[in-house]
Amino acid sequence: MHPDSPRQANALLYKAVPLMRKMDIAPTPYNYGIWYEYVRQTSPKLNQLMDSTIGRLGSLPSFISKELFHQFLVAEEARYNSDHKDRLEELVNSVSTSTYTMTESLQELGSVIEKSRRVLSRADRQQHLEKVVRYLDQGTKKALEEAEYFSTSLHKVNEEVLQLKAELDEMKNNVDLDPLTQLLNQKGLERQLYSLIPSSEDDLSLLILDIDYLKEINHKNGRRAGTALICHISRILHSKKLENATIARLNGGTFAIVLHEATLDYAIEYAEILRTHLNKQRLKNRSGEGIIDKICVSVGVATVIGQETPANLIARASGYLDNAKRQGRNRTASR
Ligand SMILES: Nc1nc2c(ncn2[C@@H]2O[C@H](COP(=O)(O)OP(=O)(O)OP(=O)(O)O)[C@@H](O)[C@H]2O)c(=O)[nH]1
Repeated sequence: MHPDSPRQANALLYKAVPLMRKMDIAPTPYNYGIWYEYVRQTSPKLNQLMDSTIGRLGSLPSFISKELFHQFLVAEEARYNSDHKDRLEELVNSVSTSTYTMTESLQELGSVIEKSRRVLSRADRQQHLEKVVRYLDQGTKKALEEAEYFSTSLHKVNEEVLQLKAELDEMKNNVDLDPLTQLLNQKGLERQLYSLIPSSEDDLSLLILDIDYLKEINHKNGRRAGTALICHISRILHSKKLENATIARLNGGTFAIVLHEATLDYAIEYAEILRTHLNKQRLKNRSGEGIIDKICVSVGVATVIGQETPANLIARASGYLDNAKRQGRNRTASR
């Protein structure tokens, strides 16, 4: 949905609301959204579907407007979240209902206790005591049943909440991952840097490493070979990974490595170890023939300065990488 100016939005609502009234459409957010789009006439398909439904059924039932709302007005990513939101709302409603029932049952038990106290205060016969025992027996049994029911439903809600949490965590992880290498992507890297920079004391270093002449490699050996090279390098970087280091693939043949507690000198030394190790590696095809006999990469290294932003740190390391490329490639630069 594109934002309209307040004046345009008002004008559209003036058109939409009388139509909704005429057709006895409930004033829900889904209905407002759908009818707003209807009078806005930006999606002929939506108008056609609404017209044909009204033609057949005489109105637009809520469950259909909800479906149309998701189909036409909500982006796929947002829809995913709204599904989770719907489930959470259901859970909250269910907890609220059982809490209400439990509260009522505790109040009933409270009045049973009150009644028992009153009878006991003037009890002078066996009969009175038996009466109190009966009250307490019935009252506590009922409260116990309700408590058991409450506890079971709370367990169910808790299971559902854990399931939702796992789904949300997985979604978040997938958003941060590069599908080709399963390393972090640029967004994941930035997220990591945001959490690490505040606690680093000028000893967080970033390496940006880029395959040299990947375009030419693609051209000469086919794009598949180029992609196999990207995957091969990602495995090598993983096998040479330092403890606590984070590896990401930013795009094409560009990787990033975050080194914790690494001074600039240490990070440069590590970059050179990686680069010379890669120089000794080959890429072979399935039948064992060499496609690339020497893997060459250029590396830019930067160490965080003060409370530098992640974007700034990445930009500095990328600038040094450009210097390494300009100086002839297959080298490391840190200035
Ligand atoms: N095989 C393959 N190629 C990719 C992939 N993603 C991007 N590329 C290509 O990788 C190439 C990267 O080229 P550049 O980084 O601009 O330049 P380069 O040829 O590597 O040269 P230098 O970096 O200057 O040494 C582009 O042609 C992209 O189309 C991928 O997943 N697989």
